[in-house]
Amino acid sequence: MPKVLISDQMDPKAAQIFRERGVEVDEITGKTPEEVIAIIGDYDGLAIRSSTKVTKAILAAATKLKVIGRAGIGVDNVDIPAASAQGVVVMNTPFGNSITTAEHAIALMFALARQLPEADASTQAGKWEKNRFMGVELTSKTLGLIGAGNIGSIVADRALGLRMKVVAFDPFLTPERAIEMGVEKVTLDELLARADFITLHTPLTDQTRNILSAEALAKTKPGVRIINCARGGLIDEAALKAGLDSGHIGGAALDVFVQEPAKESPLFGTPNFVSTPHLGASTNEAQVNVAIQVAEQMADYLMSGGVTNALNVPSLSAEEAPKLKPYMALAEKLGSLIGQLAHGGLSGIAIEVEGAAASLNQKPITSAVLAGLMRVHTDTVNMVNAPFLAKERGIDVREVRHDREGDYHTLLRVTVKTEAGDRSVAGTLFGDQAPRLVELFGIKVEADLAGHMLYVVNEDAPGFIGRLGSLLGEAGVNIGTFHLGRRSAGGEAILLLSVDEPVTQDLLAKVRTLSGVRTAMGLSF
Ligand SMILES: NC(=O)c1ccc[n+]([C@@H]2O[C@H](COP(=O)([O-])OP(=O)(O)OC[C@H]3O[C@@H](n4cnc5c(N)ncnc54)[C@H](O)[C@@H]3O)[C@@H](O)[C@H]2O)c1
Ligand SMILES: O=C(O)[C@H](O)COP(=O)(O)O
Repeated sequence: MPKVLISDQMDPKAAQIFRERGVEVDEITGKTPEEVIAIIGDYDGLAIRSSTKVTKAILAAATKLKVIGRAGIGVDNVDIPAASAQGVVVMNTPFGNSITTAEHAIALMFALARQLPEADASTQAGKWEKNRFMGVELTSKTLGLIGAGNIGSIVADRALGLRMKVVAFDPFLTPERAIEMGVEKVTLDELLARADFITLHTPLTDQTRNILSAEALAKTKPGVRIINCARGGLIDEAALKAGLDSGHIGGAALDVFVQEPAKESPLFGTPNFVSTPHLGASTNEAQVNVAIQVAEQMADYLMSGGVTNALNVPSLSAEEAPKLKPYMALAEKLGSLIGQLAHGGLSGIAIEVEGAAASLNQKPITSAVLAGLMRVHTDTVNMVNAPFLAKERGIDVREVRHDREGDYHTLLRVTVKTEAGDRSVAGTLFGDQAPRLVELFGIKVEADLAGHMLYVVNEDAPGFIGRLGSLLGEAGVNIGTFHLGRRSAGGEAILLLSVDEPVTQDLLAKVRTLSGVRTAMGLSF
């Protein structure tokens, strides 16, 4: 039974779903990184929010880990390259808390416009300072959105409902989508110059870090009010403080900070500054959504191989997974076969699908071929890290889908480009389930790739099979299955024999002494 650790506060629905789906679950929250390192080796899955930082050190200790599930959107607390290199799937729940977070941004916008926190504190302190708190209307004001993805779009929709004008800066926003959203697409400088309110809704990346730098803040309209419910690090906090102190910035509301938890900050106590402790996603509705989604996604992956919302591996639905399963087995075997047989530097690989296979999701098939190929050289490879390893090694991966009908109702062909030229193998599924090799380096053959095998290339000549049979018999090697193929009568022939024990170097040396043998190799699957 797979085992999952929930290491951040999560709605109880998550644990309930894991148990219902046959996954054992421990909820151990609030641990230090060292404490997580001490226990993570026991788990197949790790379910987190933003508190657990999944570092290289934690991953190194997570020897059984297959999947990290983020109950939320941002995954900047996960070292995704390290997880990918280790073959761990990283998934998030990209929509479950978007409405809630957009509403928090709108709430903070109102808080700034009407100085609600200060007015509340003053009133409850018995001061009744009616003349101190003069607000601004949102109606007719310009809202500048930095980032117009899921949350940005919802904020835009709500702001338009408040009769604001919305301008958006997002390099990936198409003009069509801007029209659909009812916003004006602008450059960052234009946004800074025009916006009365600015809200941020981008991930923290090398391009977005300090997007509101001291220089950018200097270009804003005097009196601008700024809201950040996305990620700490998007705004230069020292420059924000200076802007608030000088009065150029009329107000700022931060839900997120460079350093979290933010127990102290020069911004605290600054007039017109409002803050919340990373509460963007904290509503009952959003937390139930993300807990259910993350548990279902992780359980799907651990129990049936279905992949949803993964950031480092192609999606594969729970319905697709069983259909693809026999293809993945075939793909891995073909990858492994060509990896064992093809020598010399490998610069490219083409994976072709034909017949029934052409209607399937090809990405997982490609990953399985690459995993089979690279497992010949390293045993830490799996379907998740195989494409990354291939890229790292400069292997050019090409996927080809043929609509044509061939000799087989379904076919996968794998061709590698090596220093010695192109080498190709092809396979099919018998009865839609059983993987079979049907072509090897241009020679038709029909073989089951399983267990230990002896591969021989020889000149097709009478008596060869008998001599090989006798040699194996004398060496005490039991033959399971025997497959033959030849290019032409009297030409090059191949033999693939399954044998009960691994093929030894001693046996290969003997086989190579037989007249007509060009190549003899041991294979294993
Ligand atoms: N405060 C919270 O509790 C909370 C809750 C949920 C999400 N978030 C954060 O909000 C952010 C946005 O979430 P989302 O679901 O809208 O993500 P999303 O991926 O749907 O949208 C992000 C948008 O940012 C845009 N973008 C990327 N680089 C940009 C750049 N250099 N300049 C301008 N725009 C750029 C993208 O094109 C995309 O449209 C995430 O970082 C997420 O972690 C915070
Ligand atoms: O990216 C997110 O989903 C938010 O930052 C929410 O974080 P949380 O789950 O820690 O509240």
